[in-house]
Amino acid sequence: MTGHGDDRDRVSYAPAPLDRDATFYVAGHRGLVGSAIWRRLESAGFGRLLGRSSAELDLTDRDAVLDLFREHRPRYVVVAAAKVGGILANATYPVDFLSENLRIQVNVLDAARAYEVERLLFLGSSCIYPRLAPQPIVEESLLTGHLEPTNDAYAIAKIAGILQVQAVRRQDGLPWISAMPTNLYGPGDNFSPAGSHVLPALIRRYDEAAASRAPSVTNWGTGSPRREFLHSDDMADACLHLLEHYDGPTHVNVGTGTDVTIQEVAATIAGVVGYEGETLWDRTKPDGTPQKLLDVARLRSTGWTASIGLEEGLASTVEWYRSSTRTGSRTAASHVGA
Ligand SMILES: NC(=O)C1=CN([C@@H]2O[C@H](COP(=O)(O)OP(=O)(O)OC[C@H]3O[C@@H](n4cnc5c(N)ncnc54)[C@H](OP(=O)(O)O)[C@@H]3O)[C@@H](O)[C@H]2O)C=CC1
Ligand SMILES: C[C@H]1O[C@H](OP(=O)(O)OP(=O)(O)OC[C@H]2O[C@@H](n3cnc4c(=O)[nH]c(N)nc43)[C@H](O)[C@@H]2O)[C@@H](O)[C@@H](O)C1=O
Repeated sequence: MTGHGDDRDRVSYAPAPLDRDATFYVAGHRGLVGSAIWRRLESAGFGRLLGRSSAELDLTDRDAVLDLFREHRPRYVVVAAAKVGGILANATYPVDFLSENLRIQVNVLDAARAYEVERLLFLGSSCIYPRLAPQPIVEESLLTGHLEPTNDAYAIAKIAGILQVQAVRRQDGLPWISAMPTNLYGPGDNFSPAGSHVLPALIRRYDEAAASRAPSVTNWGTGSPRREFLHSDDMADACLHLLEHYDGPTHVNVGTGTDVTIQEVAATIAGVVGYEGETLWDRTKPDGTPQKLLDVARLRSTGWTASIGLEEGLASTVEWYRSSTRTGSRTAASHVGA
């Protein structure tokens, strides 16, 4: 189990495309990833999409989750609901990230099993890998070393989810799969300064500094860590692709295959928003993992590669952010530290 060389060279393909008339439940359909998946499924012709906000259905409520599956009997499910946050939120609230994510995913996966969901995709995260995993990180690195302490609680919950999907495959023979996304960004992201990931945090910080003509901005850490960034629309496309083309026990890395330093991406964002002041670094804030670059050979072997370049994706996300702050639409309302 967990992908230690079990099927690396035996990528198999699902026998048929998904039925566009089947009920498809997107857990977390209002989030960064879930909303992109929803858009992608609509454009692919799925006519019976099922979604519930956390206010309508708290996925930590086991009976309520079972009721949803009993009533709607989805044939397909993507689990894109989770408690999600950047490095500081993860480090500050580890028990919340561990407990809520375990409960959400166990409830959804148990209900999907009880009602015999035919195809299911569970979303983990690249933080499941050891802090000092060899780069680029292959799927087989899982459980080969110590986790990054700023997100170990969240990572353990995600690893449990991968295991549950693999266990269902083994015990029940259902063709469920897991994907491990790299760091994601795009429209609908969480832009709260304390709770967000680095890209939305920097977009907001540099945009506000440009507007107020601030002489300097201060980012977290040293700026030397390397990260790989994937646009949420690419992520959504990869999710549908994997559901239709991949059927194996090993989780699949989803990324671009390219990384940048935080300093480099900060300079790019400053350029996109037109900020010309100085950038300072607050070394009292954590750097986290020194590098997180996924090996995407398995994903590529199924026939998928990312198509949205970082500069292009940042420019459109900045546009979205500016229009959402003008219109007051979702920028962070339901997020940690908002
Ligand atoms: N963003 C990233 O950089 C990365 C994300 N991922 C993974 O992708 C998945 C989606 O993340 P992302 O879209 O960024 O996260 P978001 O925070 O944008 O969205 C999470 C969604 O989960 C829902 N949710 C959270 N708690 C509950 C609950 N108790 N009951 C019901 N719904 C709940 C929220 O619903 P509502 O909006 O209604 O409150 C929200 O729609 C997660 O599994 C995450 O771990 C993996 C790697 C990187
Ligand atoms: C997706 C992933 O996300 C988290 O891990 P992370 O990759 O470390 O994510 P991050 O985006 O928050 O930071 C990336 C880097 O950027 C630096 N940084 C600079 N200035 C800001 C800043 O203002 N905000 C943030 N958040 N980071 C900043 C920061 O110090 C770090 O060096 C985990 O929650 C993990 O669980 C997970 O899955």
